[in-house]
Amino acid sequence: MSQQAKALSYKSENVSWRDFLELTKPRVVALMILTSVIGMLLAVPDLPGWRVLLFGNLGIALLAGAAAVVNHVVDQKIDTIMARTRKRPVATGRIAPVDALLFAISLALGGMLVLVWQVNTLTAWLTLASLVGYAGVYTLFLKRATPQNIVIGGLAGAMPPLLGWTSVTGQVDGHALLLVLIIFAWTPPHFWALAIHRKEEYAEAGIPMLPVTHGNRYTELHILLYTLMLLAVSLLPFVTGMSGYLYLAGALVLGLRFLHYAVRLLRGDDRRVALATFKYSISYLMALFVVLLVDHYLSF
Ligand code: HEM
Ligand SMILES: CC(C)=CCC/C(C)=C/CC/C(C)=C/COP(=O)(O)OP(=O)(O)O
Repeated sequence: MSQQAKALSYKSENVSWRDFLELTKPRVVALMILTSVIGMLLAVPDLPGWRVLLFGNLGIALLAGAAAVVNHVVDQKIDTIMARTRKRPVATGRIAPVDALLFAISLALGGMLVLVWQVNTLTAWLTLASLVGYAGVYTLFLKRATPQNIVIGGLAGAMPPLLGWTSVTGQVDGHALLLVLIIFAWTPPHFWALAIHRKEEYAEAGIPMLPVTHGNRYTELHILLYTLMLLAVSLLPFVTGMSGYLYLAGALVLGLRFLHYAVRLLRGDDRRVALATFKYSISYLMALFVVLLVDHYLSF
């Protein structure tokens, strides 16, 4: 059977558990869970209880994974066009869309049950809203509608530190919103760097990503502006007294390095620098949250 015919088939074929795991975008969800764990640990002076750490993160991971599975189903057609996504389990037809949807529903139901019964309803509803924001608003609508798709859609992906925080305290806190704001400002440089590297594929798939609609230079300028905003926003935990000097030093070093990438990108318009910037964005976010945590326990 041709790959296109297989992709339209209603039966999963030669499927392994690894394909189902791939549908959940495990590495993306892992970084989200790092931010939600740290949101939980920052919410209280000591340690939160093991129950909330275990069930809060489990529930958030299950719902984020479910959102990612829906993304594979909705994007089945465009995923077959782009080289980066062509081998995905739904795009190749190894997993039939109906099976993927049943998987997504099971994950989402499991996640909601865990959050409602073991954590709190505020966290359950906020996490469900994030799922709808990414799988429904971003994937179904914004992605194909506007080059600002990832700016607006980025809010869903930025929610995990708040979800971690509300899991522990049961209420929305200004400090948790600062962490959301950091990821919100980080998302455009994170994604647009990759979009420059993969511009031709997005153009072929007819997806209006910023480099496709407005060109590389315009995108690079916006990466630089968002990186400057990210640097400013990343200092707010120090400015508001939430974090200390250790965090300030870490945020400055990490942020200035990000800025260096953004300037190099604008100067050189080089695909390899774009890919390096994308990769650095991931290390940046991971390191920034680890520094927040270390500062929380060793603050001076
Ligand atoms: C709307 C918001 C976002 C968009 C459009 C976006 C887009 C992307 C894309 C297209 C990739 C490449 C995936 C691949 O290689 O197949 C990627 C990778 C990645 N993203 Fe994002 N991202 C967003 C938000 C986030 C958030 C909030 C996080 C975590 C907090 C995150 C963490 C990652 C990680 C860890 C990878 C590397 C995955 C891997 O190595 O397989 N992203 N992102
Ligand atoms: C409940 C909760 C916290 C939900 C968050 C959901 C989630 C997994 C967001 C991931 C963000 C992401 C990888 C976007 C890329 O999508 P894309 O379709 O543009 O990229 P692709 O082409 O690689 O699929």
